[in-house]
Amino acid sequence: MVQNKYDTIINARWIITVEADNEVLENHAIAIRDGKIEAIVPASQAAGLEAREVLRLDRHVVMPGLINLHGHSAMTLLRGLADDKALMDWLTQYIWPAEGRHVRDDFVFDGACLAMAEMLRGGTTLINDMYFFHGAMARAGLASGMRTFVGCSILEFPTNYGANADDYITRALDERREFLGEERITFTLAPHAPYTVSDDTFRKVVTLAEQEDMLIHCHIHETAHEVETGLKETGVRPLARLKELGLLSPRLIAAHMVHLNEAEIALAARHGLSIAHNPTSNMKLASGIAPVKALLEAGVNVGVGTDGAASNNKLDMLAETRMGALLAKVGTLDPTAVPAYTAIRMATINGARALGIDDKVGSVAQGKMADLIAIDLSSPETAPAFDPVSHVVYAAGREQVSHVWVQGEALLRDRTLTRLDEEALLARAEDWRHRILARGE
Ligand SMILES: CSC[C@H]1O[C@@H](n2cnc3c(O)ncnc32)[C@H](O)[C@@H]1O
Ligand SMILES: [Zn+2]
Repeated sequence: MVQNKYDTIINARWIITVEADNEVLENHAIAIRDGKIEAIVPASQAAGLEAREVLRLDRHVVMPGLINLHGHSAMTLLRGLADDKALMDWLTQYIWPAEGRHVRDDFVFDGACLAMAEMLRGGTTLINDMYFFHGAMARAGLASGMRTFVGCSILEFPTNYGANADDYITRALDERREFLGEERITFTLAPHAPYTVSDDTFRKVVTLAEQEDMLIHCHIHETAHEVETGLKETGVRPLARLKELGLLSPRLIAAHMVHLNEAEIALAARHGLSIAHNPTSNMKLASGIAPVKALLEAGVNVGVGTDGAASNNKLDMLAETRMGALLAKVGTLDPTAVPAYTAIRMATINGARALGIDDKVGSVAQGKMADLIAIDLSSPETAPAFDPVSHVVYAAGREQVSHVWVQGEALLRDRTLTRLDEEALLARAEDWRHRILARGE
């Protein structure tokens, strides 16, 4: 019967649903139609269902796509150019000058496509980004098929993209208009950080976010230096200043939040903001260890991000999830600080909640979008497979991600990208290497 015909049926050895009670289903099938999960049934019942494509993933775990809650995709083209620095030295002496020399429309499109190839190959289905040249970023999202949250940077100082804060805001709204009907593209407002954005601009951002129903994405309390200088210059710590300016709300995704006292953790919980935890970037820039255990215990929604490839230097959400679990343990000397299933929740449903789309993605449930990944656990690195949750967090590598679907569409099939042309991307990256070397790093 036509009605019973699904687009895809995925038979999986295990499904980590990220629904209630740390659920793992064994030998079940997911039936997908029109981009949505229509049914999840025991494999024995799936035998009678018809579909255009039936996949038998007998050695695989299927789970929700990983949600990268904080990144700067185009920075792949600056990967490895400034390592082993602290944040402010890294930004002011190396990255901002390099961005001034190289960042244009084509840089952002090529860098973002490269990032998306890397992220898709590692099981990431959604990127919550912030950078410049938003049209290029959105076009990269459309080309790759990834769900893309395009964060429109706002700073007080001029860059190649904007002249001043008002100019960044105007350009953001103009560029957004063209993509308003695109289901996989969402624009957000991204005031860079408390140390680069004025009170006036923060107030404008809050008003605009409410008017246009947009999320706000901002680097906050990333380093001790930021908190100390903020306190010296304004008389209060940056988070208190942002509270006074009306920024703290469920609309806010605060990236980093490494340096927080108990009162600030309670404040974050009270105002319902979300945090993007970037453990590798925080380690590499020697920023510190975010108090993830305390934040989760206080009820704060914490997701996981990679940050950019110039400070990580990988866009590997499986590695980031593992790092999030490990760093929380060593930071508290408590092995239960972030257990494996909690780490998976952080990298999936918590990211979706931060973005206000947990009714659509972030778990494997009937009626949700089929944003899914499959990880092959049959290789020596993950044998024997007693517990897929343990292996996803502590043992599997991104090279074991075999399939990635966004809205039921396979974007990675048997490790081959379906939309992005890997060879062409590598050729463009090589072009950029030459150009960057010629212009000066
Ligand atoms: C407003 S986003 C673009 C801006 O942010 C810079 N950036 C990248 N990583 C970080 C970070 O960890 N903290 C602060 N700023 C960062 C990026 O280079 C762009 O200039
Ligand atoms: Zn960042």
